[in-house]
Amino acid sequence: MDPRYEIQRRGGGGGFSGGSVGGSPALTGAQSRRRKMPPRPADYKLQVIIIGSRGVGKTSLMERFTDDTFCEACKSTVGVDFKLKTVELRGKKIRLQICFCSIFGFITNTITLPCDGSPHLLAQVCVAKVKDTAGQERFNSITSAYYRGAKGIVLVYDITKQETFEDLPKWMKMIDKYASEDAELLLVGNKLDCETDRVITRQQGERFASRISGMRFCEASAKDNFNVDEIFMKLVNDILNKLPLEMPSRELSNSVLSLQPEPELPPELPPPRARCC
Ligand SMILES: Nc1nc2c(ncn2[C@@H]2O[C@H](COP(=O)(O)OP(=O)(O)OP(=O)(O)O)[C@@H](O)[C@H]2O)c(=O)[nH]1
Repeated sequence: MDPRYEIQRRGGGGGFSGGSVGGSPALTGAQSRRRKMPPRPADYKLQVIIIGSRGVGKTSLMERFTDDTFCEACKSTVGVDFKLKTVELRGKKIRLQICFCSIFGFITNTITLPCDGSPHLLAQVCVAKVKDTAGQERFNSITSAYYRGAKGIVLVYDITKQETFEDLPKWMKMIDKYASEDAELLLVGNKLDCETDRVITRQQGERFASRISGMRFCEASAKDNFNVDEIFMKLVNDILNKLPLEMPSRELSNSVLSLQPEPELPPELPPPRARCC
């Protein structure tokens, strides 16, 4: 189900189902007390994005984490979508908006990304594909909005597919260009359950991550539910470590296309780090 509809339902006034307010039966004392107690609001609302080439398991990792489901033969998604999940960590309630975009994955499989990761060329290809004259502008603004608001970025490759590993520098160029310098980065080698088909060693993944300042690395399996919660909890933990203690909760939009950039972080945070790959 589209999470936006879930939000609307939840926000729709507390769920008097099956009748008008006037026609509702009288509440018992306990029911009345329950309805007067709104859930504790989230202390933090954070955006995390999942990127990587087509078919690496972005959707699967996200669905495993948010719904504990796995689809063996999922259709490839083309577009931007997101899911919401609330987690508790270090006594804080954190509302996570996990976004995934398959436009980029879709394109990397059909063309070679330009060496400077230029979204303009990508946009032209996108425009040519969808025959949409306003497409390039929209594509650029979607691209930057998608990266800009992210406090954490999960970059995924498939340990059984060489080309998804070779695409990593191109994804890093997109991160360098569009993401906040303070975004936490985590490289994930997915499909660990396919050990017999492995073509990328763990050491190769580790080595790639070690060349990027602050990037963490792990291997996971969305299918076997191995390391999936850990990916997101680790990322959230690292993000929390960087946030000022009393940072107020901010409202996230219910629509990915209207994602707003987060305000600049206060100056007492560590200076941006240089990244290279
Ligand atoms: N064996 C195995 N298969 C996986 C795993 N994760 C995903 N898959 C499979 O890989 C295929 C692609 O998974 P998706 O989650 O759709 O990948 P994606 O990166 O979102 O793909 P796009 O939407 O095309 O960009 C699907 O058939 C999944 O069932 C995993 O951990 N192990």
